[in-house]
Amino acid sequence: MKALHFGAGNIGRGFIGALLNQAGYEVCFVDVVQELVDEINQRGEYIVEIAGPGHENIKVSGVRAINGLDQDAVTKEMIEADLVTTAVGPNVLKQIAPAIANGLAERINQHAQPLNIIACENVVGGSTLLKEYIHSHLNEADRQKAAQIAGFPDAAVDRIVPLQNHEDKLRVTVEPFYEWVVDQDKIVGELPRIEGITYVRNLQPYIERKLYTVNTGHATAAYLGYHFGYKTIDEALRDEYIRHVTGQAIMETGRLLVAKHRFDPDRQEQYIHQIMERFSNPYLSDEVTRIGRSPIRKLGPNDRLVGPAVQAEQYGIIPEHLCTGIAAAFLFDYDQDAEAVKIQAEIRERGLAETIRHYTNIEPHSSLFQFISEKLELLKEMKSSPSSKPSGRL
Ligand SMILES: NC(=O)C1=CN([C@@H]2O[C@H](COP(=O)(O)OP(=O)(O)OC[C@H]3O[C@@H](n4cnc5c(N)ncnc54)[C@H](O)[C@@H]3O)[C@@H](O)[C@H]2O)C=CC1
Ligand SMILES: O=P(O)(O)OC[C@H]1O[C@](O)(CO)[C@@H](O)[C@@H]1O
Repeated sequence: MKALHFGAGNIGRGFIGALLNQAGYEVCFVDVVQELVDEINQRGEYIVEIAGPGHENIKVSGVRAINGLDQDAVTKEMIEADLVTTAVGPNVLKQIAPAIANGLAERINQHAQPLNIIACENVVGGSTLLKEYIHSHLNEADRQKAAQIAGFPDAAVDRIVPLQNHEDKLRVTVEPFYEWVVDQDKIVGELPRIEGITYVRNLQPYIERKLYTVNTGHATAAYLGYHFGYKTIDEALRDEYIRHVTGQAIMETGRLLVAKHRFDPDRQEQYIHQIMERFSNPYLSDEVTRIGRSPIRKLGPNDRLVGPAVQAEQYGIIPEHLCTGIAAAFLFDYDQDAEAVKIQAEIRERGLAETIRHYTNIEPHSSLFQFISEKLELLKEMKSSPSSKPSGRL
């Protein structure tokens, strides 16, 4: 069994590639960083280090890689693959679509073996999005054939994998926890048997639970952490104020998820506690700038902050702490992040109200907008006058 995985980065090597390898797949990575491709091909193996008290190491072996810019190589692998997965970042799906479409077109014309293509990205409906991009590169006849044999099951993936600083370029440190939930109804052909995948019939509650708890909490802590000068997430969460706002933000999303998807309230609360523990893992050093990366994407109307805040209001839940997180995202002036730079430039040129409206679709004069503006002022004041920042156990 062959798996073709796009993106040999942290999640690619540390989570999806490792699970596929353990499930007996021959894994071929696709990446555009030639040094990474060469290193994988020279060694054919790497270590996944589990960041916990036991420091367990897992060896992933028998892997190889190709460069995504080499269309012939991608096409050859696409023809032979039994499964295709991606972990390249939501914004990169559009870029990998033409190469996948070319390979798929060639495959369809050679044989009719079903193929599942699963995007493992932090976005709702990632595989569906990838399908749209891929289909836009196919002619009508191929599109019809692809509709029969290519499945695009959406997925939710959860494992914290920070930036890696090892001398060994392939070694990857990951948290012990992982969860990979896949929409069973969109699978074509036989269900891929991969230990670690949970198949569900309705993915929406799971992806929202993950994105609106893990990622909402993480983003809130990261933007507040950055604002108050912390480097890593565990440092930020040792600040009582940040811990309080983060915890309350995911209690707000928790109430939304319970009301919307009928999750059991006690289990949701346990889930929240488990996540707060995971964020504070002392064996992981995770920088707030990684977790806050790409703030334009994270401030999107359906993403982890604005998505639940808007929906919470519709369910009669006041998203006060979510608005603090949104406000903090507009203060993320990290000059190494192109999206942060763009937001800050826009605030200077068009003003805050217009910038908030542009990226979040939240209208000025709405109650959410008022909340965000108030929180923004409060955060600025707390920074210029630290004594105004609540401290001690809140
Ligand atoms: N790191 C984490 O803790 C988690 C990340 N995710 C999601 O997984 C995805 C990947 O994230 P990371 O692994 O952290 O990022 P990463 O930056 O470590 O890995 C992305 C990889 O994709 C490669 N890439 C970029 N453009 C490409 C192209 N055109 N063709 C092929 N490869 C290309 C990059 O060279 C890089 O190796 C993102 O959607 C992220 O939101 C989801 C859960 C956890
Ligand atoms: O990968 P993204 O969407 O940029 O966001 C970073 C977030 O994703 C994760 O990497 C995994 O869910 C978290 O560690 C963090 O909340």
